Amino acid sequence: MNASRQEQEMQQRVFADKCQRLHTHLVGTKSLLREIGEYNRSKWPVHYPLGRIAQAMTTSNSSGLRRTNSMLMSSDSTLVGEVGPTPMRRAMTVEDVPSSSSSSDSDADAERLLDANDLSVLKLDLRVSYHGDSDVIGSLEESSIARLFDERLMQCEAHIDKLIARVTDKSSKILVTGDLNAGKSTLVNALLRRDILPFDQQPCTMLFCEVVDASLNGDVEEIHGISDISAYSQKDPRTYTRVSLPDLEDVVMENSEQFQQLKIYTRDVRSDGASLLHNGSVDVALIDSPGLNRDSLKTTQLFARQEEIDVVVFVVNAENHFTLSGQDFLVSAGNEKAHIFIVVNRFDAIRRKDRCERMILDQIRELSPLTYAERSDLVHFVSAHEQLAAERSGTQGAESFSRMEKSLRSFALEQRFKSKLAPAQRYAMNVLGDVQYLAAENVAAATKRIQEINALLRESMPRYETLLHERTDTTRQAEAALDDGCAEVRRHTAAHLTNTTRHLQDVAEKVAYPGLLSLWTYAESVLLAMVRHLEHEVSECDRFACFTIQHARADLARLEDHRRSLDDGESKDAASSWSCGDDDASTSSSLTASQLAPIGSISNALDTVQLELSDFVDFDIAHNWAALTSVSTAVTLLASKSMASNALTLLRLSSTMGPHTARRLMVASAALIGLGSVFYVLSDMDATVRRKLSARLELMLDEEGFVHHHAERLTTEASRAIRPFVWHLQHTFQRMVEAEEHRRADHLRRRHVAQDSQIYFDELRIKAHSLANLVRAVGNADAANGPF
Ligand SMILES: Nc1nc2c(ncn2[C@@H]2O[C@H](COP(=O)(O)OP(=O)(O)OP(=O)(O)O)[C@@H](O)[C@H]2O)c(=O)[nH]1
Repeated sequence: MNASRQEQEMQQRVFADKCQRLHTHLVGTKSLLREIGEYNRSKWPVHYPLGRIAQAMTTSNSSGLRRTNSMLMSSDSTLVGEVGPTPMRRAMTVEDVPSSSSSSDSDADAERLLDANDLSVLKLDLRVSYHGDSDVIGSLEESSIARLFDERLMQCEAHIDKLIARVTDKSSKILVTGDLNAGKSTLVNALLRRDILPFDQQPCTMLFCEVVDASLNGDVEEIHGISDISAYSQKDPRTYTRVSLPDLEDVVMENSEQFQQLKIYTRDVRSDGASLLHNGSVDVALIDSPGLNRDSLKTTQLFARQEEIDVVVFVVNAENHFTLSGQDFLVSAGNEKAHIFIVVNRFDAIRRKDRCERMILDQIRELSPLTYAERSDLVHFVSAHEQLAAERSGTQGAESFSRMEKSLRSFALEQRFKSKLAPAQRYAMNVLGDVQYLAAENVAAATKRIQEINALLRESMPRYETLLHERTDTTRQAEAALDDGCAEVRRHTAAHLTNTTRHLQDVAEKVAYPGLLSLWTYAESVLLAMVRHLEHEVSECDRFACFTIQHARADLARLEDHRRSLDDGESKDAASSWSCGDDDASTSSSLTASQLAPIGSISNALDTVQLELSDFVDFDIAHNWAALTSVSTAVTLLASKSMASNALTLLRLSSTMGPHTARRLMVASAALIGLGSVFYVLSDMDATVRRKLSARLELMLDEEGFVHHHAERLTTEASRAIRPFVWHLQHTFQRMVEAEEHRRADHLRRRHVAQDSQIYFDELRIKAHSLANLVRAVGNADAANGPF
């Protein structure tokens, strides 16, 4: 007895140590998930292998196979068929998919390291996004996947929280379920050695009845009818309705008050060593459930899946074997709990017991291979009815029942790890296995992305260098076209107008002289002709400027064409906006001086020029002297020809005539010369007007800087007309370069993120691997102390 006690204490210590270690590793696993979630949200949307899921769905649809409610359910054989050999081992959970069907994935995506179907816990349920078109999944955005993945991580964290609570929890729950009328209530009563739960030949249990030791209720035997189990507190009477023992049968059979569950606090007078409810180490709860049928199957499956359920006792009616509902339940519960404790009841009613035993075991082998593997401990053929009858009569019960009871105690108590810690360990292993899978996938994805980006950067480098070079070269050429054009306009205008002002008199000479009497009109015509000529010549300069502008624009258009040939479509807007300018350039053949800024008055001074008297009188001494010289010469010549001899004669005569006569002769000669001069001046009046007016205009234009003004005006106009094209060209080139630089910067940023992620996921894989080893070691250490 002492040895057994010591052994029990030893087991308790080992179990406590395991709980502690598993607790630590679960906390570690949870913080790893949190870290991944953070990384997924802020740095790198976790790459999730989608290709095969879409493929599987397409196959599923085309073959007409029905999918189960969840991709995580094991019965999804369509997905299973797609699962190839998995490179990493992992434990099984409810979310595992047994690969029972043949693999035909020879055409598997060679690029994929992994398959989403290889994931268990972190597998995403993408059916919500699936509408019969596999492309929908293919086109799921990275961000949507990341969000779904984030949600999944949070669900896992919440689940781990429950597992942590479970690992530290000292209670253990045993769910008794099975087909209708299999004898579940009778079995619970037999285990308690009391007729507490009602039993009947007809289906009678309508709700879950949890039987616990009265010590948990202040040692008071009570029945609580609970309407909302999540709000239930045994200390708060508002959360339950007390049910009296005599009413229990009605409540269980009718459940007219629609309780969710009954909690039955009962006293087990047996010793710790014999009692299942109070056994010295854990508080056990036995839960009787409604018989399985199509209506209750789902509820019971959900109930059994609760983390608090450590053991599922499946009661089979030896007379009926497994019903379809029972088979369904066993498969799904087997995936959750791995091992199911099976009690084949009503064995007393079987005549050919061997045959029945063989047939039922064959079925178990199919339905729950793990349970079958440990059938000597986990499968029992009993008669609960006989056990109760023996109890009532005070006789010894059947050996088979006490063996079953011992195994159940062993399963629930001595091997608590298997029923209580193993699911948590298995879940953590699966999570960590999935993390390793996804980490490897993401390392591969990051590596691939780095390679792709490197290739892109390499490919785009020559283009970038060309752009830089072309931008400098083209900008220089465009500036040169502008400068040359402006310089040409300035040079031409200055030279042309200077020449024009110097030769205004030539223009005047073309005006017909109507005679002395119309001298004033003549002067006006001369002035007008010169002004018109000036206007004409200014317009000529304008036309030349237009021509030069066209020429420069044509040069720039050629440069723009060249730029567009380098454009890969990123700056089409820019191109289209140039095309407007280009249209201008193309229609520039029709560019006229009127398209330049209006000339206005060609000269301020010309607007106000008036004829003056001085325009008709030449006070120019030099010029007059020359004229007089010419007149005197003419007179001299005249004298020399007609009167020279007479003059000499006069001189000679004066000596003979006397001085008075000679003086009169001299006066006459002078008068003759004066008359000649006046005649000459009057006859040269038109030339005087032309000369005077042209000189005055030239002086006036010089003073007001006529030539400089127009040279500057047209240079400015030319610059104004050409520069926008230069700017446009520079701007579009700049945008092209910036777009390229932006692309390159984006590539570099993405590469940096990918490099960081590559390191992060590689480290994560190692971290998850070591943590998985530690979690596994929790079970391994037990191997020295127990069968697990
Ligand atoms: N012969 C025989 N009859 C049994 C045995 N166990 C239970 N019964 C009878 O089978 C009938 C059903 O028993 P219950 O315990 O009510 O069965 P149950 O599975 O709880 O029924 P539901 O909860 O309604 O599904 C009752 O009449 C029991 O007396 C057994 O071991 N042998």
